[in-house]
Amino acid sequence: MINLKFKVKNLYQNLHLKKTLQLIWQISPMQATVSLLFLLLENICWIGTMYTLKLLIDRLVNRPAVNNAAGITSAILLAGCVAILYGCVKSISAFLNEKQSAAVNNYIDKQIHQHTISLDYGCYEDPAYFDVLKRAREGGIDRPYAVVLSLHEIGKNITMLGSMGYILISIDWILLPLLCLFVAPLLVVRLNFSEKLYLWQRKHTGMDREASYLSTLITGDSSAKEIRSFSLGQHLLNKYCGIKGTLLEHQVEHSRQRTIVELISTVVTTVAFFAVTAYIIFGIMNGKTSVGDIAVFLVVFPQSFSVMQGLAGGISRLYQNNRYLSDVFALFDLKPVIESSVFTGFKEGKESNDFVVENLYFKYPHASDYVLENIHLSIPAGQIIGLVGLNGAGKSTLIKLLCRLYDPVEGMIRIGDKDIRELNINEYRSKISVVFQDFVKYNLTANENIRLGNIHAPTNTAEIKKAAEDAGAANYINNFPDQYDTILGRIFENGHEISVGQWQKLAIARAFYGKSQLIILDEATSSLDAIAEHELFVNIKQKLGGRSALVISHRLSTIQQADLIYVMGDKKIIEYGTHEILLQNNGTYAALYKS
Ligand SMILES: Nc1ncnc2c1ncn2[C@@H]1O[C@H](COP(=O)(O)OP(=O)(O)OP(=O)(O)O)[C@@H](O)[C@H]1O
Repeated sequence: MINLKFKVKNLYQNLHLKKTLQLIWQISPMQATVSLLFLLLENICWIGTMYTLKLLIDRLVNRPAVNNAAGITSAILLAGCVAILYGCVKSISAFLNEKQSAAVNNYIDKQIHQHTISLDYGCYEDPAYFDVLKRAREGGIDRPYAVVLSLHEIGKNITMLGSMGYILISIDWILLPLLCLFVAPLLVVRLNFSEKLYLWQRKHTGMDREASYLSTLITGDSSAKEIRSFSLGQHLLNKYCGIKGTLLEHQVEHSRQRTIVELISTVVTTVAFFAVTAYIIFGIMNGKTSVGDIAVFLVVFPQSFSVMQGLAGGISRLYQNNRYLSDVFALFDLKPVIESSVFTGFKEGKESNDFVVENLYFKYPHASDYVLENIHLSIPAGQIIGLVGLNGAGKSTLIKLLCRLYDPVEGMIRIGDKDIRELNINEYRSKISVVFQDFVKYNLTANENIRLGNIHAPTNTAEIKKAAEDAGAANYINNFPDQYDTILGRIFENGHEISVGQWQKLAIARAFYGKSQLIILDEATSSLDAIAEHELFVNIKQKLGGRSALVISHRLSTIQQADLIYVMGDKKIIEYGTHEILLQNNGTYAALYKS
């Protein structure tokens, strides 16, 4: 009983019925209303078929057919018509359910994608987020509408039980409460195991993700080369099978336990059922119950027993679907920390376009140590600034802060006098174009690959071609039969794969295209050959067209012509100056240059 109480409490706490129904209503009030009306109509028709059948039997019992042919014919016709109506309504209702279910699933899928876009980049460096996302994506498939179907199933079973209950009570009032009592253990068992299965799956999301990751490695195109070169296939497959095997073992154990408990409760329930049957038969022997009653009892009681079981199944499915749906709501409850300010009044030209980093400290969420300390750096408008330093010094982290993927723990980044946190985040981000170390190779046309650099403006083919020229990508694009309309990469049919350096040129073209004020190149020329790199930096100021640039590179030849070079040591800026001054200083920069 304590356990049951606990489950009932849990059942209530874990239900998100209101939220789910609101969501379904919100998607299409019209569709929801029509579906609901048909569900109701289906139930009414079902009752109608039962009633017309009863009417027919009553006419048969009360007056033999020979004396009442017209009455019986009309009863048969009525029963037939209602049965046809019931069949039609049922089919239309199933179609509407399917239609609405598809619409709901589509909507949830879109919402999940929409919501993930709105979340901070920081989420993508947190494994817990990937667990939430995986569960939400799984919970979003079929679950929302399954809740509605479970409600329908429950409603229908209650209606049926209502009609059967009336007959049972007329035989003996104790039958209905007894029936509820028999099914209660089954319901508790099912709810209990639904919860256990859900918690088990939740606990193993990490393992599941690891298996998916290994599967992607084994079957994916980006890892195919290395896996073959190092003969890693079997090793990864063993790891994959190990995890899958453990998951399967746990799953089978869960099914085994559930089957045992379900078996016991079925035996107990069936024994109880026969005990009641015996009670009724003894009633006949004692003259308390009529033979008619036992006949009705033997027909209705087993049927109502299976309806009760259906009800228990419906309730446990409702609970289970709701439980999985809670993961979708858990994702929707995640909110971005880097809020977009309402301030959109930044006027270009009226204020300084210098980017200034001031007294900045930063540590990653959940990390205890700072990775950036006391950073001061200035990127005056129109100038090229170099940033160099050893691996792990914090250069890419500083770029993430400049792109406002994170906010500083202390200090600030400002444009002119304005702290960037006061600016609308999208407006601010449009001022920066960046080529990350791990830039994206979009398997789209060459044209689109560049256009993505300024997707909100109308396409300007001349500027796309100019950006490609400036980045050194135009030559190879012009050699393709479809030129800028050529699909790049090997994922899609007719795609042309290009070299890593050529992908990098395309990413630079993407950064050049558009109207940003600052272009950030984080190791953006690492795969370019020496000639291509030289050509890129010849007349770079002209190519930038008055924009500023922050260039990070381990190749100091790239950095030399920067107006100012900052050198990062462990977490800090340790020196800055022009190439010549830094060489004269004979510090870290000089050591890096000479090495
Ligand atoms: N998401 C993260 N969470 C916690 N620590 C991180 C994260 N990303 C980077 N770090 C840590 O921050 C420090 C700086 O890393 P960062 O990538 O900024 O260095 P870098 O100067 O760009 O190095 P490289 O020249 O190798 O690209 C490193 O110690 C790294 O371990």
